[in-house]
Amino acid sequence: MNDRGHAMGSRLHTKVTPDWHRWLAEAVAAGYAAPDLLTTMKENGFDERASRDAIADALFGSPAPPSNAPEPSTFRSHLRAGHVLDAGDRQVRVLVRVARPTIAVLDGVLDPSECEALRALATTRLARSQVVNPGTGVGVVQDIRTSEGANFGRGETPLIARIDARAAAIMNLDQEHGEGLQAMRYGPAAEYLPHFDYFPPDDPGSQAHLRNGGQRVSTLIMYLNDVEAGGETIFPRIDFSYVPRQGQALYFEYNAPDGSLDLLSLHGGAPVLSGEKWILTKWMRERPFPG
Ligand SMILES: O=C(O)CCC(=O)C(=O)O
Ligand SMILES: [Fe+2]
Repeated sequence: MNDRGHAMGSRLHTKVTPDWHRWLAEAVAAGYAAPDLLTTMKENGFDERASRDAIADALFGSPAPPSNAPEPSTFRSHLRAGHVLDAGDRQVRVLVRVARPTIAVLDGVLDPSECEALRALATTRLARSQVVNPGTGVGVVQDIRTSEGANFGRGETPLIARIDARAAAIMNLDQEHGEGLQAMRYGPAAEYLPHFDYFPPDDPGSQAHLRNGGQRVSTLIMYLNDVEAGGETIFPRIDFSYVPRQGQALYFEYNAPDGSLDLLSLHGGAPVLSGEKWILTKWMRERPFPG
């Protein structure tokens, strides 16, 4: 099979065809080891990740039948590779990555003194958090979100400007793609039920947002304190739960590999069981916009 489909300079194959799955199964039965199989697949133009997945399936059984779905589109995550991300004025460590939806847990995003200053700043303008009414696009107070929030214009204070710039560097988009930072405080029992951060494309209320800056593409939730109990950020469809830790951040995106909005990005804030929870959130849009 060494002459199959390896066109120099073209994109690597990310879809392993049924005949290659059969070839892998036979090679495993004949006693070939994983490193040799990987070499052969790479020589034949297969992407490293797709090859490793297919070899694991041949060795240990496939968790799902090989799919006939089309090859992933050219969609690429904005999140950079590597264990350390350049956030402009500091380096941020990646603690955890999840492939689908794209999630990263980041350490060292904010200093304790910055968290304290941001909480103090937000306290001066806390109001009951709103969610966007799907019919009108106007913010309304609703029970799915029982936190209190404070919005900041881009660059509103020197501290806010510094965090705007840091968030944009982490999220790998210009600051002009960013909505103003939003601080939120959850008291005991407060929660944010599971939701999507993107604007539902078919809701009439989304249209004004979509015209101004386009769809949201990514979220950076920065944690301004440790929570005594509860208050995890949860992704129920992938059984993922993040425990708030002061100075850390949770980054995620809402595009599936085929470029569609990813239903697996459903997430929420679990009820605070004890103490308070403070977060600061940055949302990024597809296009630059006035803010
Ligand atoms: O409170 C959390 O952990 C989640 C917040 C959130 O999902 C949001 O603000 O959009
Ligand atoms: Fe959210």
